[in-house]
Amino acid sequence: MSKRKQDKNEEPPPPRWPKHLKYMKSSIVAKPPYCQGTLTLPDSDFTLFYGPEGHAHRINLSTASAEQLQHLADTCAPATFGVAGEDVYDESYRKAGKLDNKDFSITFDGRSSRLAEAVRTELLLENPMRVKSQDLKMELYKLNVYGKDAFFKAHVDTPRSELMFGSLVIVFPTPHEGGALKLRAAGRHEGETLEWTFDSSSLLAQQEHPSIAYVAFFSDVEHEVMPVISGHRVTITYNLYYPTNESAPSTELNQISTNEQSFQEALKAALRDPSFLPTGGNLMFGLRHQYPLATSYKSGSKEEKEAAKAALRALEPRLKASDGVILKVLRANALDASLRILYEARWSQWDSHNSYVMADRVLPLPDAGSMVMKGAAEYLVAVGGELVEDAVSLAERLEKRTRTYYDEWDKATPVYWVTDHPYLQTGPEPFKRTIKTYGNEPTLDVVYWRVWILARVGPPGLRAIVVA
Ligand SMILES: O=C(O)CCC(=O)C(=O)O
Ligand SMILES: [Fe+2]
Repeated sequence: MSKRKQDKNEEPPPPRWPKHLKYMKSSIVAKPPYCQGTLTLPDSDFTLFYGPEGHAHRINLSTASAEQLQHLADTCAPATFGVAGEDVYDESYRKAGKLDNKDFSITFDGRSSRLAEAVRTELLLENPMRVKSQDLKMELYKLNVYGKDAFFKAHVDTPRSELMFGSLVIVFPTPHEGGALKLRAAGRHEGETLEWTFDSSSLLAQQEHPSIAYVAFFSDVEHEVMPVISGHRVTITYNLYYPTNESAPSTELNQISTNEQSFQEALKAALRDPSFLPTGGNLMFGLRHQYPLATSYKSGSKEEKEAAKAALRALEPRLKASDGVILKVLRANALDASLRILYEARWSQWDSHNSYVMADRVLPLPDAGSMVMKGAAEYLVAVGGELVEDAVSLAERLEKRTRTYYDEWDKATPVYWVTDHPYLQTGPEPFKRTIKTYGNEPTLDVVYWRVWILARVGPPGLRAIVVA
């Protein structure tokens, strides 16, 4: 402790990055955000019908000749993709053919197979909402043909509703080389990217009996189809949705994720330690996945405000993978934990300080054409946001302060960033990505948002803050 602080008889500032926060962070291990495999099918599951009325064609996707596949490719329309709500055709971004689900019919049915069970156990095991595989909604979306040199550059899949969580791609055993699917997610360390590969052509080449290869992933995860080198890569895609209601509990099986156990231990150890947040504090957990929510609200009415709050709360049972575990464990320890959206904003255009405004809902934003006489941060606070600031740097700054006037951001609510500290991200990129609008088709209503969990922790003895 410095001499000056002792003289002033102040409490020492909390240590930079207290060790409990570090343990908590490292106790949550993100599993790969996808699952993959192959499935052997009877010959009768490979029949595809396609083409215009009166001229429909029928082919078997496990035995089709190169000529038949070329005919299928020629029947497809060029595949478009969505950019900021517009449907765009751009061969430098996506080169592939597509048939909408009304233009083809296939005897294979992804819903009646064991794939739903694979999706449930691999992707939804940590989900707070109980979902039985038979209650999952799998919606056949499209057929795609990737011929030679076809590809689809890095993108995330357009959320079709707030209930959509993933995408399932089936690759048929038509001869092709290349066309592997790459999936990418941010790693634990600054600037680190994790990458996984679903190499369907080599998986299918290893099969003795007619099979499909499948991959299912959370649709907010970035993915890219690498160029096809030869042949035709034929796929169908399903959109995966949660059911609207929780499934009835299973009496036999209660699976506990390994993350739940380790995060529970790290959190309990922190809460038991009287030196951890001796006067209480706010913990912020940046979530790994992004979640579909409405873009913004317009009128600012009371009803709209309640609807926006309810929409964010409705995400709670749908938090993906380890995100769900964090909320579950915080609440199991009786902490007041709830979801937050975070906005990055400045007080004025001359300001070099980035402020963060937290909200319990998507805030109403002004129309592009309307004039706002406030700075962005002030506006967000006026419409219901709460200014937040890293607890450690706020304490340090206030301590060093010699002048008597305070900047606006000195009045911020102090928070400890446990995972995903917004300042530690590389540059403005993560916040540019708050709203991701490009995907495989445009939608204007629902976009991906980054979401945080705010947990209010009381002082030792009163850790659980009871909220009315
Ligand atoms: O074909 C694949 O493996 C993925 C296709 C895809 O990402 C899409 O259609 O959005
Ligand atoms: Fe995609």
